[in-house]
Amino acid sequence: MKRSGDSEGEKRRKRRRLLQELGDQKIPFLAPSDRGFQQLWDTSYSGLVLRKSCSLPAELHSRVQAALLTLRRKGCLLKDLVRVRDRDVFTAVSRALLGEPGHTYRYLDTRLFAIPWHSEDIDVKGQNCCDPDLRAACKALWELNTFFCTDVSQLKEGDRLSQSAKGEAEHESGQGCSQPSPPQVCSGPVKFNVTLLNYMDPAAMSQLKEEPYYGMGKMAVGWHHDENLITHSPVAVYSYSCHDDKGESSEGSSSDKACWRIGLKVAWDIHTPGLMLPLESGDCYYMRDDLNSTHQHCVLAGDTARFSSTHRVAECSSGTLTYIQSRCREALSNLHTDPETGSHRLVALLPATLQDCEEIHNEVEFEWLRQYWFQGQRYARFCSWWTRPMEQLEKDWKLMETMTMLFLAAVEEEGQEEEGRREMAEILLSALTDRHQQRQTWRDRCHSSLAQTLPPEEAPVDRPFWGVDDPSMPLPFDLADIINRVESLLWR
Ligand SMILES: O=C(O)CCC(=O)C(=O)O
Ligand SMILES: [Fe+2]
Repeated sequence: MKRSGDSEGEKRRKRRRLLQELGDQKIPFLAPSDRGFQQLWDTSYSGLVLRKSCSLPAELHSRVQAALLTLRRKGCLLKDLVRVRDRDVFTAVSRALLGEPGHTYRYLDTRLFAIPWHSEDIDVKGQNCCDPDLRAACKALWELNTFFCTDVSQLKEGDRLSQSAKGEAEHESGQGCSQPSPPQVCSGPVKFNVTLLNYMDPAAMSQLKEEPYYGMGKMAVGWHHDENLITHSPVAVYSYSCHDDKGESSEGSSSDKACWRIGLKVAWDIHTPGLMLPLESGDCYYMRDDLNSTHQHCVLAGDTARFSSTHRVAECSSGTLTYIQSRCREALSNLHTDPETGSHRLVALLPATLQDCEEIHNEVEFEWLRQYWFQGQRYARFCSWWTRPMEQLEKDWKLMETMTMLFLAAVEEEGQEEEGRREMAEILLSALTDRHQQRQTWRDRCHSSLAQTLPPEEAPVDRPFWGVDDPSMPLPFDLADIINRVESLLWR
């Protein structure tokens, strides 16, 4: 599967080398009460911006917070069964993706399908994919998204200093909001297209990992870069610490409760001190410029339950419903259906065309259908937006099974010119081998021991799946025999 940057093996080696160099020592980190905190921020973490709670409109806070509580009450926030270094693990935080209709966000070999923002009024489009409460909640997060788009786009160098930390730096350097602003660093208006929501109640967690390098405390989310973003695009985060879902308020006695913090570090660097930024409920922070790629961040758990809404510019060139639908159209344009008899034939047998079709077949099966069903009924339960499109993609995919069958028949046909046949057989073999392996991987993921622990409505579904003698399917699910047949053609 696709991965960017260093390979896992390289990362492991790098990590081991750094840990060796470090021995038992911890790397220092600075928090706001430490001397030099502001200077460290300005020199080594300048892409980080804190927006204190008071700089957002009060009613936006209350709508967003109500929305997050609604999503929790409805059970929309779920742990993801992701893959880390070829192993299945549940995320410690519960999550949901909201965003532009038809958008998806891929992280840790998992494609999340966005519940649409529902930004328009219900009557306008007659949307009835989910109930009014959920729709209102989605809309509130869309409003927050709009606020962030504007705010991050307008943020100028000058503001950056005045917004950061408690304002000490402001007094020292004499900079305030009225200062003329140097040119904007961020190019063009920012359009966040998804938000990944996170929720965790530390009281419900049996054990959280200790932050290993700096000794920053318990982590809710370990050190990472955010994946699958447009290069150098910003990330905006809203942080809401609340009471747990049993209604035990923490607000009164907040002084003796540990607060939530984020940790930042320069990637692969054990010499620059880390930065720890405490967040009060309603505070927001932005990671701008290349901060996400040059630095890693983690989330350090406080004592109370907490939500965050993390707004991103997801790299969606192959991640939207419109994209995959047009890919399917491209593949299916090579299939001719006789209007009288309903029988099928391939339009062209050009190797490049066949290869495209088989690649699209694998893409729709593994990046869309299996990703979707692996996450069980969780999408359809809250909002039916994806139900129809997924049915249609499955129909298209099934026609592609027919196309593969016709392709196989053409390759096996006697009296073919030898060179042409060989080239076709090689293309088919490589697509089928890939398909066979990926089907196995998804079967394993669906039947893993962790998957078994999920309640039926969240349990992974291995779909599409069909039995050996399903008359409606043109090819078997298990491709081992066919792969052998094509291989033996190549050996002749
Ligand atoms: O909760 C936060 O503040 C950030 C969470 C985060 O890093 C993520 O979801 O990628
Ligand atoms: Fe992150």
